[in-house]
Amino acid sequence: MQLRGTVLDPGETRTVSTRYGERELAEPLVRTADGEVSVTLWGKWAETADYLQAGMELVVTDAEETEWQGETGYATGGDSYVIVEPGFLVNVTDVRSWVQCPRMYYLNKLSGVPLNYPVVKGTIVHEVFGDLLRGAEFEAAIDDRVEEAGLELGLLDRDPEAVREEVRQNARAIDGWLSQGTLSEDDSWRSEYTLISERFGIKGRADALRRGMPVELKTGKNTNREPRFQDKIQAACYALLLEEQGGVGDETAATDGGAPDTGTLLYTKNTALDRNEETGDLSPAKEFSIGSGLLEFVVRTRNEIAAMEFDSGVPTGYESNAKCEYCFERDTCMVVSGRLDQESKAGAIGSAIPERERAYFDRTYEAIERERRAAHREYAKLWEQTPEERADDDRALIGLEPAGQEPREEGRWELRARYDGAVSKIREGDVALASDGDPVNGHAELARVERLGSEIVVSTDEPVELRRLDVYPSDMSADGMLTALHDALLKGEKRRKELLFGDATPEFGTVDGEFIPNNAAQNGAVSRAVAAEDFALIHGPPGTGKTYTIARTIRALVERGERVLLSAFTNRAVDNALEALSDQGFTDFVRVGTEHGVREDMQPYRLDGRGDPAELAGTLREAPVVASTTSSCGSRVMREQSFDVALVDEASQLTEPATLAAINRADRFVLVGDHHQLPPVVRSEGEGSEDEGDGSEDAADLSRSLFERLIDEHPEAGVMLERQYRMAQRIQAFSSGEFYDGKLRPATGAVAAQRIGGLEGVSTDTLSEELRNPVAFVDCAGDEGVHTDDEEATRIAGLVEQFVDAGVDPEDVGVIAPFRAQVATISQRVRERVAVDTVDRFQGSSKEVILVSFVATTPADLEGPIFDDYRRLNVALTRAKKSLVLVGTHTALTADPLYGRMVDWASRQ
Ligand SMILES: Nc1ncnc2c1ncn2[C@@H]1O[C@H](COP(=O)(O)OP(=O)(O)OP(=O)(O)O)[C@@H](O)[C@H]1O
Repeated sequence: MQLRGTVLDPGETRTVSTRYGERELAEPLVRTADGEVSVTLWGKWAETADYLQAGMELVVTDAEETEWQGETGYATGGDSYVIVEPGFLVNVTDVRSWVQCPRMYYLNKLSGVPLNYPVVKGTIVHEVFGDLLRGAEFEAAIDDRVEEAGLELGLLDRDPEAVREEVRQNARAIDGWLSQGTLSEDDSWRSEYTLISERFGIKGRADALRRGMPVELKTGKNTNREPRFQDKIQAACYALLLEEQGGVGDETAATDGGAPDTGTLLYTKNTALDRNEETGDLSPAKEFSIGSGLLEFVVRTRNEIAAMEFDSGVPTGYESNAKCEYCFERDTCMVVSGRLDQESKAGAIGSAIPERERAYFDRTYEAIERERRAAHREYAKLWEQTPEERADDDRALIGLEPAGQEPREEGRWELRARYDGAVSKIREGDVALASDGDPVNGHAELARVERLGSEIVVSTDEPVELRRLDVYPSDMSADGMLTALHDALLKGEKRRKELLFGDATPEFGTVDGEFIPNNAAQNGAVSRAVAAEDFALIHGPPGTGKTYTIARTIRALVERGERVLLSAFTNRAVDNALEALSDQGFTDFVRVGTEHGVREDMQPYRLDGRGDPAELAGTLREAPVVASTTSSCGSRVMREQSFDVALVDEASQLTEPATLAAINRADRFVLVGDHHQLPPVVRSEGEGSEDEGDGSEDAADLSRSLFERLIDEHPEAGVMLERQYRMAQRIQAFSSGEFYDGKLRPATGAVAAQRIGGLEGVSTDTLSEELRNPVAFVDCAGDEGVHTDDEEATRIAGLVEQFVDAGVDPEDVGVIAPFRAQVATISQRVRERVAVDTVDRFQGSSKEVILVSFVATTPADLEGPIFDDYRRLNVALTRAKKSLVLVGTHTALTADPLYGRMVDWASRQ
């Protein structure tokens, strides 16, 4: 049986005499669904007690029931595994580095993967390996993959011909091995296999599977007969994952449901070694047998990591027998220990960063790890929820019918399935998990969603029967945030850190001249940004010309000879700012981003990483303006770049570390945002403690942006844009009064006086009386639905038709609803070209006509996402230019003071 429960008391390891001799045991007390029980962990599993803590989840597989003095207990048996915190998914590569040294695991996590030649070459060789497995031609695969890495090689000043030669040498090992006689027709191969283990809490991507056995590629050399221990561990992890999948649908799998018993390591550098100079075993492929002892060791290692992460602990290196004197990372390790005042086996050098920065580091580190755990809980829902529950939760599109799969030129696959328009969180451009119906135990591949129309179109590395698409909760953002935190605190300049985490105040020089003659606030904002010696903050309420001001600021900076990084939370905002720049006649910029992320009209400016290295590197290094999302700012390529000024749009939607990722790249920065609109999206919101108090405690709360914190701490660095170019006077009045101290005003008389009747081809004659006003409240009794309201949806559809009948183009109409279920209900009732979505999806956009569905029918319903945060309400009410129609239940809404004021305002004629 499988025993699962929460640890109440971890117990202690002790030695007892048994009839088999001396044995170790530990007896933690666990609360299971059936009550408290004692679990005896025997032998090596007893070590678990060394790191077990109360509150942790514990699973014992194949547990045996025991009787001891009349009490029933449980114990590990011969086939048992003990798993600590199974919900925490440990990466296979992390198990590998932990085995090398636990500090190495920590340092890798903290500092990310740098741009260096071995890393880039390793990636190329891996790609070529996959290509060869898929039957590509040897030289063509090498040429293609080296070309693909053009930009990175260029930044490393590498000659592509020399790289090709080196890759060729490595690839020969692969090619030779693949063509060995031992491979028969029966040998089935799979490359790059994504695996998630529910049971063991491990995830990873195997380089390849051959007859269901894991094959790992290493670009280094190894002249011993045996694979390196840490490499074996990696292959053994995959074996464990494969055991759970019972042969991953591979008909020729030799595993028969049990764990694969052989692993292969391919040391590709071995073929390049000179036989006259090297001794030892020069064959690249080394097989080893994977016994149960090794698999258990893997699980115990994984447990150590999960246990340490339980309370965001930091490893010291003493956990293992790491030998610091031979370690390449020793210096880095000692520096980090010194700067963060950490205990480390390697020792420490240098002096610690100031107490305040340390406190910030610790708290933010913990908050990021909380975020990672929240992402893992999302993963767990992949198996905890049934497909139907996931679909109901908007986390999956299920029951899809495959409609074809085709290989694409770039070696990827295009998969298609019929789609009935079901609701989900999945949107075009997202990365999702495509599967044959079972994302955990079946065949799953990471897929980019390319189209969600009457058909779903996704692209993947390998073909899979597209029957289900799941939200894929990436913890990449946690890694990106940690790296940004590391770069800011451990590598950042003293002055910058004093400004962000200390008492320093921002300074400003003087600038002459006028930048924007017709708008004093915008002009003031550009001047402030240009004059900033440290940073400036531009606060832009809805429609106040943020994008316009950003473009003007960038031009002013470039005219002064500054190199500028333009960044934003979303690709859309980055492209909008570039469009504004190009409207202002400036196109000397480079756009960094993926092909799918960058909008069509900005593709010509996109720096594709593929091509001639020197040329690509030159283009990037010399560009006066480089634009990318904040998450791309943490990429290996962007981390190599430096700028005079970083200008970050949508800064109020970014967590502090995500903002750091961009501003770390520059001497000065300008943040643009509005903290009265949507805050950063944080999964772990409200968890953890932020009340340890030394003034910087806010930093641990990721849901508060750096923009907001700085505007509170240094209001003198901020300029608010007060004139809006979007909404009629009546529409903006409520938002201005409630959220902007009445300061928001229409920029011109024409903006203030705009009316729906002023649109070409629109006549208001047929509109009902209330809809002729710029703002209307339509009282609707509503029905009992929790997240839907049929009656309201029907009413809204009727109102939309009135506008369309009056001559309004359906594309000019938008409907905002608080829940996705209501979005779906309304979508089914309104005509196709009307945009219906949640507030979050409407941020940053506007329409001539907006209708808002409130769904609340009783005062108790006022707790939905539109309502629980005034910032969402503000966004919903500020999307309309000429007509805003609020549809809701009067008695419910007026029970709340804020909504009551809103209804009053909307009902006034
Ligand atoms: N100083 C100005 N003079 C004339 N038109 C302006 C000025 N500033 C902004 N506009 C116009 O106002 C409109 C809104 O500006 P912009 O798109 O920059 O707003 P935004 O604040 O970025 O909007 P959002 O709130 O959606 O982010 C645009 O059409 C822009 O051209």
